[in-house]
Formats: sequence, C-alpha cells, structure tokens
Amino acid sequence: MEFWFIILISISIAALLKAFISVIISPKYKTNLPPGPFNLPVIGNLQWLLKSFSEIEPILRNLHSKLGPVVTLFIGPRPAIFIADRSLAHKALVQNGAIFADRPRPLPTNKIVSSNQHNISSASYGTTWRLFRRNLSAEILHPSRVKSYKHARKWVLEILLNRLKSESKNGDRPVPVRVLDHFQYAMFCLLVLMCFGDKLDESQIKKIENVQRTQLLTFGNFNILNFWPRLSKIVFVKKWEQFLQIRRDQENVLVPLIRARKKMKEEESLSIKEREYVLSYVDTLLDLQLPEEKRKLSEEEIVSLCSEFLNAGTDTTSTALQWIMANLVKHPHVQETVYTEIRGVVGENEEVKEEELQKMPYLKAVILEGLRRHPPGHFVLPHAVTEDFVLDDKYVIPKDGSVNFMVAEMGWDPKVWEDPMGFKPERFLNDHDQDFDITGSREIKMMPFGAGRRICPGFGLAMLHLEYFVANLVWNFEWTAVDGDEVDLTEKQEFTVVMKNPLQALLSPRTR
Ligand code: HEM
Repeated sequence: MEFWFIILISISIAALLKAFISVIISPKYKTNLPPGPFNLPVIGNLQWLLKSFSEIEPILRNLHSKLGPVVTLFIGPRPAIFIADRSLAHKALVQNGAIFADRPRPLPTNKIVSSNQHNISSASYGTTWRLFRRNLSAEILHPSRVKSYKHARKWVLEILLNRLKSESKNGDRPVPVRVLDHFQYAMFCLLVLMCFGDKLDESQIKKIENVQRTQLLTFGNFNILNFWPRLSKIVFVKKWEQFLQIRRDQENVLVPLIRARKKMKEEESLSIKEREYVLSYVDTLLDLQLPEEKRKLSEEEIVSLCSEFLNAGTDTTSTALQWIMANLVKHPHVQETVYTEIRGVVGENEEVKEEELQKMPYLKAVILEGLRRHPPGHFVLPHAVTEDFVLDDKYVIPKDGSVNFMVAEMGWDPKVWEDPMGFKPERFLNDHDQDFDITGSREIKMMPFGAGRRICPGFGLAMLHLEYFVANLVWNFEWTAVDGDEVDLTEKQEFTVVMKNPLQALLSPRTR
C-alpha cells in the first residue's frame, strides 16, 4: 500500500512538473498567441479539459466580446485557438486551406476509436486521409452512386411513415408522438444499408444503433483519461476498462457484418451486375490498399471507418430533421407554404419523389434556414495547422495547438442575417441568394458543414436526406403543437446540439 502510494505521488509530481514546464516555461507558447483569460497552470488546463463544448461556448462568446475575434484557451496540455469571425474563417479555411487542413495529434481515447488515425476525420492531412476521403467521395457519395440508393430511401420512408402512423393514434384518439427515436432509427436503417449492403432486420439494426450511440454519447465522459495517460491508466483502471469494453462491444457487432460481406465477395455469390447495384461502403474498404504500408486494411480499421460513417451520417441528420420539424410545428404558416409548394409539383401523388425536390426552392430554403439557426455542431472538428502560421498579420497559430471555429455564432451574425434568431426561410429566396453557396468557397455566411479541404464530404447526401424526408413528412401529415405545450427550442449538448425537450407533436394524416 505504502509502496503504491509513493509511486503514485512520484508519478504525479513528475507529471505536474512536465505539464508545468511544457505549458508555462516553454518559450514557444510565449510567442504572441491570441489573447485569452488568465490560466492557472495545470489546474486551469485540467478544468478546461473537463468542460463540455456547451459549457465553453458561452464563456468563449463573452471572451470574444472583450478580447476580439480570436482567443486562446489552454485545454489540456495544448493551446486551443477559437475563431469567431466569418471572414477570418474564410482566410484560414479557404484562402489558406492546405495549411489549416491538418488535425491535432490524437488524444489516447481518440487513437483507440480511430484505430490510430485510420479514419477520415482524425487522419493527418496527407496520403492516408486523401485515400480514405477520395474513396468515400468517389465510391459512395458520388451523385450517380447516391442515386442507386434511391430504393433504400423509399424503403426507409415507408418504415418511418408506418411507425409514425401507428403511434399517432390510440384507437380513434390522436396522441402526441415523440418523434426523435423514429428519426434516429430511420437514419440508421438507411446508413446501415449503405454501409453493409443488406436490408438487415430490426433487431440487427437496433444492435448496431445501440453500440454506436453508446460510444457517441459516452465519449466525453472519458476525457479525463487523456490527461497524463500514464497516470490515468493507474488511477482510473476501471474507467479505462469501461472505455475499452465499449469498443469491444462495437467490434463484436460490426466485425461479423464485415466478414459476411467479405465472404460474399470472395464467393462471388452475386453476379457483377447485382453487386454493382448494392455496392456498399464495406465493399470499397475491403478493396483499399494503404500505399505507404502496402497492405490492406485490418478488421479493426474497417470497424473504425464504418463507425465513423454511421455516426457522421445518422446523428447529425436526425438532429437537423428534428430541429426543422420543430420549427414547422412552431410556425404553421411555413409548414403550409411547404405543403402548397409540394402540391404544386406532385399534384395528387402519394409520394414526393426525389427527382421532384429540385423544383421546390421554398423547401430548400427551409432546410438551409434550419441548418443556419440550429447547426447540429456548434463547432467543427478540431483543426491544426501544418506549420506555425500568422493569420491576418496578427494572430499566431502554433503548429502543435488546435484551431476551431464558432459555427453557430457565424450563422447568427446580425451583420449578415437580419433578425438572426428568427426562423425565416424567405431570406434564402431573394434573387441574390438563389443559389446559396453552402460550401462558403466564395464567402462564409454560415458553415454548418465546415468549409475548405475538411468540409463535410457528406453535405450533398445530408441535404438530399433532409429535403426528401421533410417533404414527405409534411406531405403525409399535418404537424401541430400539443395543446398547451409550446415547442421549446432550448438546446442541449450531446454529440450534436439537440433539443433539450425533444419534439412532441400531433400528426393528422392529410386527406387529398
Ligand atoms: C446534417 C448532416 C451533417 C452535418 C451538419 C455535418 C457536419 C460536419 C462537420 C461540421 C464536419 C467537420 C468539418 C471540419 O472539421 O471542418 C463534418 C465532417 C465529416 N462528415 Fe459530416 N455532416 C453531416 C452529414 C454527414 C454525412 C451524411 C456523412 C457521410 C455519410 C458525413 C461524413 C463526414 C466525414 C467523413 C467528415 C470528416 C471529413 C474530414 O475530416 O475530411 N457527414 N461533418
């Protein structure tokens, strides 16, 4: 006992000294970093590390109003720079895109979920990242491939509508439906099919949803393990074990699906034509070859890439869908305008077909307004610069720090958006903005998908999913508020920023 106590104290002192030296004494951080609040060495760093993004966001807002558009916090052992200004974001991400396209060195927990940076979002800016990103964009997210998953979207729409129909009534009495679980399940059905190629049954999809959501929602609880990992491995043995168990559970569910797909490919049990028809993300990953290491991907690496695909495409989209439907309940005149627009295009047809969506500018404006007012992520994923860089001749961005951007603040900038906290889709309809540039390549007015080289590669698919499901949800039901129950737009940080009180609405089937 005594022996362990001495070891523990020695390690703590060594670690404290190391952190103190690296953060305070080291001259490299004295080189004009952007301003920030006073930081109590070590304790301050730890305090920031333990805060969630939703706790940091209001503090940052306050700091920006006092210190200017770029501020520094010492989160954990490295400086973290936050940029709130949209034109500085454009200068960084677009005009100096290659320099700002890196990711910070991964923290230990991140190394495990990404199989040592073998996924798109955490890979350093370089060959491996390019290979993974090009594979996803060319093989799965290319418009012609996206079209080939049309039958999957129709299948999922039917599942969603049937679930909502059966929940919206008790006998003949209309009852409020809590829609979020149904939206999440629908998005999982869709992304699981794109990922593994087969229509899995409900229990299999639920199992995948369960392991993925557990990992996503608990990830922040394990932040403490990243502070001096050598020490944390001794002090927080149980927490480490819990964390590793979540990863093992995920592998236990995903690996059999990967193996089944591999076997099918090897046996050539499908004709080439059929295989082309159901080409899945896993199929493309099984074929990939890492150029530098000259080898195929391991199962663990494929699990990490599939997990990233599922998380990136489900939670973000179902969160956005919920915010948009909440606003359509809160603003019935907007819902009515969407309905009238759809009727003008589809006549009396049962379904809004995806080819018809491009004839619906007001619907698109509703989706854009939803993403501006309620971006699912209030920050992008942390970026890093490939070399020390001076932004706008003033702000030193060090190579070994991280850089992030205040996405929500930019979309709410009153200099760009009149009445920024209102929900007014019409603002996207004036002539000037008819073709609104969501990528921010010309100018950043909002950036729900990020901007520059690390922009979300799934933004086209996400827009399609949102337009298709919102259109069909409005076409099939009239959505109204529950009597005496105002739609509450208070936010809560989970993996994305969700509704603190999830939407409940009355759904009356439309009669035509
Ligand atoms: C409404 C839905 C979505 C939103 C709001 C969203 C937003 C974002 C944001 C903000 C980033 C970080 C950009 C940065 O670091 O600068 C990102 C990255 C990413 N997203 Fe999305 N996303 C959505 C849907 C999707 C979908 C459907 C997919 C694919 C199926 C996807 C795949 C990815 C990937 C792979 C990355 C990492 C990109 C990289 O590091 O190069 N996302 N997304």
